[in-house]
Amino acid sequence: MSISTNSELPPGTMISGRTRGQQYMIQRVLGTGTNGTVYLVSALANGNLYALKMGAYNRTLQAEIKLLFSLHKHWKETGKNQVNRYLYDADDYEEDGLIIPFYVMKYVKGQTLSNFLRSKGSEHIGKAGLGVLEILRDLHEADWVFGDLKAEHVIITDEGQVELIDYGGASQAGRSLHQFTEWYDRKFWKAGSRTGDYAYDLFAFAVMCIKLFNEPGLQKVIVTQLPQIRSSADLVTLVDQTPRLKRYAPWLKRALRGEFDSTGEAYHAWKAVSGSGVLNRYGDNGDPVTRRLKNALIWSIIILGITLLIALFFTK
Ligand SMILES: Nc1ncnc2c1ncn2[C@@H]1O[C@H](COP(=O)(O)OP(=O)(O)OP(=O)(O)O)[C@@H](O)[C@H]1O
Repeated sequence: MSISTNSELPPGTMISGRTRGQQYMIQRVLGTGTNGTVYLVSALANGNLYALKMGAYNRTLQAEIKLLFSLHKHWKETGKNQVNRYLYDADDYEEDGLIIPFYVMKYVKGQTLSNFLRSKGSEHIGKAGLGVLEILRDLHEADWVFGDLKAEHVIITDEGQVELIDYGGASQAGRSLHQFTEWYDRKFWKAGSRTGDYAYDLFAFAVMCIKLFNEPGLQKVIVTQLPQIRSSADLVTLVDQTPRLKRYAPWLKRALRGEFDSTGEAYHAWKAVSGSGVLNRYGDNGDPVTRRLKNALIWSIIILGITLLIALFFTK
């Protein structure tokens, strides 16, 4: 029997996979989405932290697991470095005679893109955006589409790395997208179909930028514009009305009009316009080793200065 589980499991609950035998201890709830609840868990096998998603409805979570398996298989076959990026385990466990499916993925610790920009400054959209486009480029080159791109699914980790979460909306190129968010959806803006292609994600990326910097404007268009005449031209107008997007306006318009030939091209165009590299692995402050060396150098100079002053004082 398979089921739906609606109540959250308390910290300390042990989850034992029936088929693969892995065991996880629940630490806390990370969040709840349409298809289930995501828990922070520690794996008994290695003590590492993971995010474990448990299905609210068996069928939808199974579809998500199937999709992730296929993406995982693809990464493994192509030797892409994302192989460990996401899926760690998938299984089900039994509780009170009920079979509950789950899958375990990389725990992405950090802040959402909106919070990151709020705390670091809006100009960081250049580097963060490039990080997102780099992931999209890899996915698209592998013939996959992310599908449900939005700022909430972009996490900037504590180390300054860009990660996407919720691959549940991913789909092979050419297939119909099954999970999307209205505002970001190309079809909602009558700018194309819901069949997955690279341009679908680039369109969503552009809407994400508009929403990040002009959410009231976007909301106004959605509320006041009649659905029959709503179009991507409304989004183009919004780009022009958003001063903080000025630098990116030509790029965003191309993405909204589906004018990029590939995500590789879009990536290079963004890189040129933002004048930035990807957020490096250790954020803006450089890697920890460089940071420590810099600090050591500064302290050495200070100590040397103080020593010289003392020496000067006593030689007088
Ligand atoms: N790999 C992860 N690492 C850390 N936190 C995660 C991870 N995956 C999901 N979360 C957290 O759990 C929440 C729920 O995720 P989930 O993917 O189920 O749904 P969602 O993306 O929020 O919503 P929906 O699926 O309805 O669009 C997320 O908002 C996020 O805060």
